[in-house]
Amino acid sequence: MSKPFIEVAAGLIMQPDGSLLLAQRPDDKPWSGWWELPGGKIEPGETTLQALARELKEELNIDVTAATPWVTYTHEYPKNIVRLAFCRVTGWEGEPTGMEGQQLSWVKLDAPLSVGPLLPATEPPLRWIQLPDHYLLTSIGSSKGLDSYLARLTQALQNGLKLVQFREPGWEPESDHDIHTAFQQVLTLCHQYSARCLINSCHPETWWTQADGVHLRAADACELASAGVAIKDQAPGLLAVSAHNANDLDAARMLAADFAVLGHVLDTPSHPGEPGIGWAQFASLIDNAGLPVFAIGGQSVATLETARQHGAHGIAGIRQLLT
Ligand SMILES: Nc1nc2c([nH]c(=O)n2[C@H]2C[C@H](O)[C@@H](COP(=O)(O)OP(=O)(O)OP(=O)(O)O)O2)c(=O)[nH]1
Repeated sequence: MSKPFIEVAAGLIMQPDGSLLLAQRPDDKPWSGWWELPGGKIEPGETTLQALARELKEELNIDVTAATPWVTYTHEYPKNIVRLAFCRVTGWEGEPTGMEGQQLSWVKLDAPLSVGPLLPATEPPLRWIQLPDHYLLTSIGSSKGLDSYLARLTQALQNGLKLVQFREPGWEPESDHDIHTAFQQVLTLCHQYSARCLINSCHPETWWTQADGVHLRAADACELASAGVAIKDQAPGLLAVSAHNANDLDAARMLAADFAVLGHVLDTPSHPGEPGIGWAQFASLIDNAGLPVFAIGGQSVATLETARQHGAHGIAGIRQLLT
């Protein structure tokens, strides 16, 4: 007999200092005593955000004033399959109160287990939410442009940039030594500002372990996923995947990537004559991605809010994020 399938909305309610609200499951429910994100089952006819607002009123007596969809993630438990629509809650009125007698706790994301065991499906979002919301891809082009690029990158790092991808497929044909030196300089600079630098899979595999993770091109991700390669065990650090369609997102999920980058969403100078997929298509594609997704293509600080309203974790880009 097939297992029951339930759909749940759960909220990541965060304070400005980064602490997150967890609730302990009450005695009368399965998994009682385990900790979870506040929320509950989506009732027929409700949207995710409506269900979330109702559950948070019932469970915590707060009124949600601002929330956006985020990652939807499916987990199979021994007795059922749960599809969790995690949402970010950025505005609410009232003081969260355990209306069902449940314990509440504001936890630091680097030590969520200080309260006790988390439901298995609650662990991944606590890891994902710590990803920065801006992801810069380099486009230096040649050793000639390196010094001025490093100056602009320094400025962006000083302004708070925390995640960079070294990606130079079009590096002018000079010696490999030049491009490797550029990679090392970018990496060192990122580390000076406690930022992470991933390397694109177009660069030699021998460099991958030097970086803070690998960003796979879509074709590479699909090839590794269909070959069943456990790339995450081989390459330490973060694993990211470029995606253009549902198939690429499936590959990212099969490889247990930490995040994907989907686009291009809006028209962009890097794809002249190729219209973007638009926000509606972006939102529909990531609905079952099961991991955080950055929007790419025509993105800037001005599009971050729109990206979030369509379920993006954050924005990725080459030019406009270099500020
Ligand atoms: N709210 C919430 N549920 C989670 C999380 N992680 C996780 O696996 N779940 C699972 C546990 C349950 O199987 C399901 C939530 O169902 P529930 O029984 O708590 O829902 P509910 O509040 O609507 O309860 P009820 O009306 O049926 O009593 O989702 C999480 O972080 N938050």
